[in-house]
Parts: sequence; structure tokens; C-alpha cells
Amino acid sequence: MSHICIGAKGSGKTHLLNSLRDEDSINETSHSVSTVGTNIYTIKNPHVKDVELSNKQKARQMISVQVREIGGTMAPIWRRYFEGVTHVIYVLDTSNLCQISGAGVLLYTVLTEPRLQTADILLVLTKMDLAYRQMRNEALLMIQLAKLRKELRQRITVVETSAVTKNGLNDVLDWLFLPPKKASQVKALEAH
Ligand SMILES: Nc1nc2c(ncn2[C@@H]2O[C@H](COP(=O)(O)OP(=O)(O)OP(=O)(O)O)[C@@H](O)[C@H]2O)c(=O)[nH]1
Ligand SMILES: [Mg+2]
Repeated sequence: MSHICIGAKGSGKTHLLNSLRDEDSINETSHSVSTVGTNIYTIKNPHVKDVELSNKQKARQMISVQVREIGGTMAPIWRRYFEGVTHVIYVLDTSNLCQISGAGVLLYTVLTEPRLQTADILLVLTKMDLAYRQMRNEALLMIQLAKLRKELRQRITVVETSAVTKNGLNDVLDWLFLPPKKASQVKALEAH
């Protein structure tokens, strides 16, 4: 499978993917059980309005994408799932101070994997709705992202999200479905 979602145990992968699949399925009272093994989520492209497209157009546009979540407890064997991967969503829990640095080391080991050298990476800073979260800059400093960017060749996009408030979910969808240039154009248009 070309798209995978990884990150430490309890970082928020299942919540995020459920929210992307159906945003009404998650609220502040929702709890997910830890993923043992993998889960596959089909996420629809919100930019495609089914009724407006001919079959030919539909064939050209990506209507949905399948993302495989690999549970955090599976970290020692994540590598088994790297064959053919072109997109990696790496979830980092900004509310877990004890976990952040370790998650940064884990990210580094993932990005040095030879099969992922040309993959696009989305670093998702999750649980941004929580008052005791680390702010974006602090979290990035803790995982030493600036240093990682110098050493590694993958393009790393950073987004901040909350599966509860839904903030930032559109940025994840843009990354999944729009080529990088187009995504920035959409943002520029929205800013006007
Ligand atoms: N407030 C808040 N809580 C969240 C958010 N995302 C996840 N959580 C909480 O974190 C718990 C763990 O999230 P999961 O999505 O199960 O974590 P996971 O990364 O799938 O964990 P594993 O499957 O064990 O690898 C959830 O049960 C929620 O209680 C979020 O955006 N905001
Ligand atoms: Mg899970």
C-alpha cells in the first residue's frame, strides 16, 4: 500500500484517520482502543464532487485514497510495511512531553530507511486542542526537525491538527489529494 500512517502508541493515528474518514465520528468523549496490527481507512477526496465529473475525469482524479495505520506497538516491525510506500503520515502527540523526543528518534530511523528516500512525509502535530500541549515550535525543537531536514532528503510538511475540534484536517486532506504547488495556491486563494 502506498500510504501509511505511523507514530508512537496513543499518539492519535486512529482518531485522526477516523476523523478524516467521517468527521462526525469523533468528539471530545471519543476513545479509541490501541491498534494491534494494522487498520485500513478509505478517505474520500473532498475536492471531487461526484456529480460534476464525467467518468473520464473521475479516472484522472483521485477519488479516494487508502491509508494503512500501523499500531505504535508494532514500531519494531513497521519496516515490514515500507515496500511501495510513497506517502508517510507521521503522527506526533504534542500533549505527551515524555514521548516527544523518543518519537523524534523514531522518525529519524524511519526516514533513513532506503525504501522511503523518495517518499513524501507529513508530520502531523496532534491533540492541539489540549491546553497542556507543546506549541508547534517547541515540539519541532524537541524532535530537532531543523537538523533532520538538513540531513535527510525527503520533503517534510508539518501540519497541526485536532481530531476533536477538526482544526487542521483540511491541511491533511490537501496534502493527500493536491499536488504541493496546488495546495499552496489554494491556501493563497483562501487567504484573499
Ligand atoms: N483531546 C484530544 N485527544 C485525542 C486526539 N487524538 C487522540 N486523542 C486521544 O488519544 C487516545 C489515543 O488515540 P489513538 O488515535 O487511539 O492513538 P493511536 O496513535 O491510534 O494509538 P495506537 O493504535 O496504540 O498506536 C484517544 O483514545 C483519545 O482519547 C485529539 O486530537 N485531541
Ligand atoms: Mg490506533
